[in-house]
Amino acid sequence: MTATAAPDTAAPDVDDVVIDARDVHVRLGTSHVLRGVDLTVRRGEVVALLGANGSGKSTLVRALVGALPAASGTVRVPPPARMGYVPQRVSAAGGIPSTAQEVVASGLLRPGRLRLPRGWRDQVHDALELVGLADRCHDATNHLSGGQQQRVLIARALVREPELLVLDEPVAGVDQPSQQQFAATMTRLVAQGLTVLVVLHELGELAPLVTRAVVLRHGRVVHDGAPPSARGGHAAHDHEHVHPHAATTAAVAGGESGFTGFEDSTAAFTDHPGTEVRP
Ligand SMILES: Nc1ncnc2c1ncn2[C@@H]1O[C@H](COP(=O)(O)OP(=O)(O)OP(=O)(O)O)[C@@H](O)[C@H]1O
Repeated sequence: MTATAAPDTAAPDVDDVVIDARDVHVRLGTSHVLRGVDLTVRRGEVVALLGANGSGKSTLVRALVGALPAASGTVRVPPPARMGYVPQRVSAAGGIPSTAQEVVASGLLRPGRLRLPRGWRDQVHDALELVGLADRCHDATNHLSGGQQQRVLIARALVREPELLVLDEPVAGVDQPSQQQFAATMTRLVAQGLTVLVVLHELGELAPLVTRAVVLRHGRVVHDGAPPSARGGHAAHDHEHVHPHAATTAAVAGGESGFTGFEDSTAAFTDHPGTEVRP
């Protein structure tokens, strides 16, 4: 996806593409929620999916992981066994009392293979350690806080050592120290080659890790490029000034739809080489 007609001589190897979604449309009930979304995520990228409430972020990630059917378009992602998915605001404590260890172990089950693999306890311990909950492994999940339950679900997604991790607002309602710990864990995993697509309302502690931001508005991509800077300046280190394109900024920032995640840094969504902004 480029803004110019110049031939893309530096096209990456197709094997580097982890998510390739083209012209994805999703309808829910009578709503046409996604209206032709294109998204490419390459190996090692950490892509933040941003946008106002109701812009279609969760719908897009659910369509990508196969939890929702697309009405049309194509989606290419790794096989389910190579993907970890943490949905939005789901409790790790289901109807049946279960321990953190049991919930995380369920991430190792596969259709057609309902037995845990040899060495599962070590794998589960390692995954819980990544989210700082190894010492709570035998605790019932309904005795954990909401933020801790969220971390159990992240461990369940990580236990299968995915090549792609898809997270829907993983730090919503999570306290600052836990957010920092989560960001440190992500930093280690990304250094090991993990690719991440993460729905966020603000970059927060993940800001240093995010390589690209994709902004949705009314089910369409309105920005695909540099992430916003928390300081209101441009994300690129060699960029010396911010370009005042008020109209585009308002549109990209959500306009009347009220995208307010980065009011003081919306200029960072404009005028960046490689950025495509569609009306
Ligand atoms: N089951 C459904 N039937 C009809 N419309 C739905 C359904 N689920 C979601 N929608 C609508 O689809 C639109 C996109 O919802 P989605 O949850 O993808 O937005 P979002 O960007 O993730 O929002 P938020 O930031 O609030 O989580 C919303 O207008 C929502 O009302």
